[in-house]
Amino acid sequence: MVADHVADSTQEKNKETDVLESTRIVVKNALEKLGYPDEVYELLKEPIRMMTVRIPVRMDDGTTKIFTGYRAQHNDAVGPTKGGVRFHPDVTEDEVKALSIWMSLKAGIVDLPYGGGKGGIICDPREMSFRELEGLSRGYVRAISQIVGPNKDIPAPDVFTNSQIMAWMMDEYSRIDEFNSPGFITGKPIVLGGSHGRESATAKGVTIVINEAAKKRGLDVKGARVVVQGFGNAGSYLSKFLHDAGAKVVGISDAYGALHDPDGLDIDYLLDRRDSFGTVTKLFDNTISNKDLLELDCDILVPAAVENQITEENAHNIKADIIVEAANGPTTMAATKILTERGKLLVPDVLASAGGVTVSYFEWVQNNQGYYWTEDEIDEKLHENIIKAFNNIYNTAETRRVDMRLAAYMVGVRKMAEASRFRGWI
Ligand SMILES: NC(=O)C1=CN([C@@H]2O[C@H](COP(=O)(O)OP(=O)(O)OC[C@H]3O[C@@H](n4cnc5c(N)ncnc54)[C@H](O)[C@@H]3O)[C@@H](O)[C@H]2O)C=CC1
Ligand SMILES: O=C(O)CCC(=O)C(=O)O
Repeated sequence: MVADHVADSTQEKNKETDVLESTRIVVKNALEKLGYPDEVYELLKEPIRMMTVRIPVRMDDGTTKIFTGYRAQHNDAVGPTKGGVRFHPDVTEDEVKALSIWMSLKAGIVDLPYGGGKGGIICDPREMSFRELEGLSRGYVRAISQIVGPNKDIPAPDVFTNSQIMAWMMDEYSRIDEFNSPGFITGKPIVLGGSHGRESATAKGVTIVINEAAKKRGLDVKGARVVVQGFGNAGSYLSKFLHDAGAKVVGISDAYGALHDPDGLDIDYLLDRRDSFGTVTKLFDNTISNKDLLELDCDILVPAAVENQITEENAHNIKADIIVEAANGPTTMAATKILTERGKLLVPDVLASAGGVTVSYFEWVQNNQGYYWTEDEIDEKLHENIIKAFNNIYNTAETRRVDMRLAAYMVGVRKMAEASRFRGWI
């Protein structure tokens, strides 16, 4: 009896953190609210294409290690699929599928001519040399080369990948294609056709969203106490932008722990000391856990690391009034319900983190036209897109009396559903 109960509750736990299953539930709810028939859900609940690849890499010690990678293409009715590639030990097939669905929703929300795609490789780049990482990046591109390309599916950076990895991938694809193909991938170094503003775009988008959310709550960002989980691309730039705007960043974290100072952390010092994987807490003795970080007293909480950080276990203890999801999938469905019932303003990932793919789109457009914009031009276009998307979703949530996540899914799913219908797929 006791054993059964334990097994049941473990299953319940797994169900709560099953990102693919919970994404499907919200997609289904959104389609039902919009009045679409079941066939639309049947089409959109899975990627249209999913490739699993095995990538042999000659390691520095002379052995050959075989890595497993994935590329999911969710829906290409609107246009080519687009989305980042993640290098992380916890990558799974279902996670990559869910991430590709979220990319489709983001493209719909900021009105880009794309569907969603996503890739991942099970590996720990923190344990690999530069040479091994280059071999892995190039091997992945060779393995998926048939299904990607500037007009098919366009990768980009995500967790533990960066502009150097994009450069190797672009170079490998260009060799296969026998053509210089900057539009194959975004998030490249500027000298290889990267865009001004892409590196900080995700954080800039999150900053814009935070400002809009704060206005709705009558909160002045200047002086507001902020906690940011994750100190990589999204989290570190965000901490800097908020710090420069006069907010007090009282907590930050990385995969190994968290730092807390109620008087505000020295963000410039931490930025200077962090490594390329967003690790900084190892330099300190007086760290707290990621769990404690999320429950700190603050006005704004920004999860900017990995999935399933706010669950039904800690949602009751979150003190922040505004929670803005810079990470993909940091809050479970059960926790979303709890936070909404507690009157918190929760801005969902598919809206809050859409700045990255927006500037990736600008990068791709610049590559296609061979003419490049200034950082000010990029910033202006990004501002316009994100503010429009925020207001659209905020108003949808108010008028349809739904939480912002469901409102975002309703806004995000519509374009691909319509495009699939016009194409005669459903
Ligand atoms: N880079 C981009 O343009 C975009 C990133 N995102 C999302 O933002 C989140 C962070 O991505 P990036 O900043 O690009 O990654 P990154 O690799 O630059 O940084 C990741 C950060 O998360 C921390 N981390 C890793 N595993 C962790 C764990 N198990 N617990 C706590 N912290 C952990 C790392 O130590 C690091 O500080 C991800 O969910 C990603 O999908 C969303 C949109 C675009
Ligand atoms: O920049 C892109 O194309 C994709 C960024 C991404 O992977 C994400 O928004 O999760």
